[in-house]
Amino acid sequence: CGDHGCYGPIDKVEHVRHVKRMQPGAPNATYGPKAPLEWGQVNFLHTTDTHGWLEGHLKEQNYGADWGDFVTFSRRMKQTAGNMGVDLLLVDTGDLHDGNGVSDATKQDGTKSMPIFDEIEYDLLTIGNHELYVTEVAYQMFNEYAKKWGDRYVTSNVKVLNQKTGKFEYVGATHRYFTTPKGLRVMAFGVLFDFTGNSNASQVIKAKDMIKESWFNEALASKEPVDLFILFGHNPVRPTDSASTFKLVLDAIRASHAKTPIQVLGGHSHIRDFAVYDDSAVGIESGRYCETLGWMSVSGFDSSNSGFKGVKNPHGVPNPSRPAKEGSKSPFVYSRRYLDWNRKTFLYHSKQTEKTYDYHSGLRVTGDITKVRDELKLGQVYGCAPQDYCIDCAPFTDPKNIFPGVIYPAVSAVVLNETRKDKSRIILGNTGAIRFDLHKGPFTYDDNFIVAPFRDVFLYIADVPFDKASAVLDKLNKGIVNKRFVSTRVPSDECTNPTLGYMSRRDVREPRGIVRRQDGVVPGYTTKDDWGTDGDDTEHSAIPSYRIPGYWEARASFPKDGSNPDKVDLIFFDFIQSLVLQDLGAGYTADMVQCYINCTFTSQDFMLPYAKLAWQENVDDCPL
Ligand SMILES: Nc1ccn([C@@H]2O[C@H](COP(=O)(O)O)[C@@H](O)[C@H]2O)c(=O)n1
Ligand SMILES: [Zn+2]
Ligand SMILES: [Zn+2]
Repeated sequence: CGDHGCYGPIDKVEHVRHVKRMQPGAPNATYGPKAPLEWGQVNFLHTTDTHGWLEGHLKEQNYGADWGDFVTFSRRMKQTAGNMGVDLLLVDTGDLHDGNGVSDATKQDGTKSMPIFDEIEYDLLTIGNHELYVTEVAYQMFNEYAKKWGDRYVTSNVKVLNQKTGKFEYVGATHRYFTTPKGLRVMAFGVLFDFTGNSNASQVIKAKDMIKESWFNEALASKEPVDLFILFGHNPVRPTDSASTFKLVLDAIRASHAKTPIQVLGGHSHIRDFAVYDDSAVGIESGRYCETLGWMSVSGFDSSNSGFKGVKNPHGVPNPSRPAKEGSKSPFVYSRRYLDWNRKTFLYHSKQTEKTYDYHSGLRVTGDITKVRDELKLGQVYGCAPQDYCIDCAPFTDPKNIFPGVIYPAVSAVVLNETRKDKSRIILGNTGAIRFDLHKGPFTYDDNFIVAPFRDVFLYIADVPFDKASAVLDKLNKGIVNKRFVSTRVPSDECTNPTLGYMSRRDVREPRGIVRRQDGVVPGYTTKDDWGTDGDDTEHSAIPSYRIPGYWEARASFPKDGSNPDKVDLIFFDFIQSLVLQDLGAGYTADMVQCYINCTFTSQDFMLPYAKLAWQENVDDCPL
């Protein structure tokens, strides 16, 4: 099998065409930011869970900026901060690949995307769980990425095996103590949630153990003054999210620093969120997939509580004015905003026009992305999808939902071992393996990775009694699953609304049906966080969102008369092997498991053949 799976090399694709990037600012684009940003003494731009979406969203104008546009924006904003006499810190909280062809279409994830990602002058970065699933990727982070960033790469609780010494070593720095250009003395910790799905090339130290480490306690007891703690990490900011360990670490900091401000920046749960912990500790989470750029600003520093030497209230712009909590006695005031990732947003907040905006550095990065896309042939069209299919905007059984609409027919048709084609089969998968909606129109090589980015091998157990095999899905979806894969797609209980059903994490705390509609408002994020509903920089109407289960099942080659077979081949991703064996129960062991088609046929390999099989109508003239 080649880079493009087991269905023939790319030059056998009959309908090859590049999808053109949609131009931002098209006539229907009446939406845009609602007001200038509030600039404080220290300000933050925050990215998280970018998952390789450096090209931006080619099919969604509202998130259409690419990484080059962001390079320009980040540089312009740093200059603005400098001109105003305040600080701006750029922070990333991990999950850099698994989600897009730019990061995943190379033999090893990230080979082409990481150099593009590096073009931002980040002040602080940290590791995500997606950097630790695959051993080679973990080594890449340790040997190359962390080295490039030096002490800005902070991994307070993650170690990787140093192949030269045979010892586990921190990937980056355990913590970073630094002074900002305007004199703020900052202590930063970068904490990954208690992730357990890592390969054996890494070790994730649980937060409860990390806070007992001597380096951590020495950092907190240090005689060096600290004006601001930054607690950042691939870790949800919502304290009620069972995956989040921030509160534990925050409490440990508070034990010795009762009043010092703590700025939290998080990720992993793919939502926009803002959490208030106490009078001078707040946290922002900035979504996923280059849809959101997070903004925070903080003021309240003076000579009595800091070394800040900049401008107290930057002129000509609004300043933050909101205490973390009503009635707070803390001097610190804040603002938070979730920016939509498009050029209109970037132009507006940098006070530029289409003609004046671009920097050479940004244009060069845009050029690099185009080159990578061309080299990887990401624009090649394999089919013409007849309609939109989404992960959770329609009920799980609706034909508009991607599972019944695409995934079941695709795996039923394509995931087939010719030598066992007469056997009935049940195919099981985790819904978290399907990462994004599929849009009507050209289905490209890139879309293959956007929908199914993982290299999870299709395994099987032969001839499982139907009664046993058919009971597994229900067991996977019952109770225990939520604990096995904390914070994947299962919303927490607080998101349950008895009349409206469950919310997904896209708009996790906004009940469906409550839509703030205005003229010119387009569907998108309608975020509700600890401060209410005014955090979105661009107003949107809500997108419906339904609860989906943790696992799905497709069936193929069942008896035509509608009866059930005595036995089936039970097929599943290697990612869920241990759970499937557990749910099959006694008598089922790992030595009964084999590769189904072959040991390189993975979840990256079924969508392209399906597009070639099912979506050839209008393929030569497929409208975007
Ligand atoms: N090989 C893999 C790895 C991960 N997944 C799915 O991704 C989820 C985690 O993604 P985040 O961006 O939220 O960190 C994980 O829970 C799985 O659902 C997978 O399917 N295969
Ligand atoms: Zn993620
Ligand atoms: Zn993650």
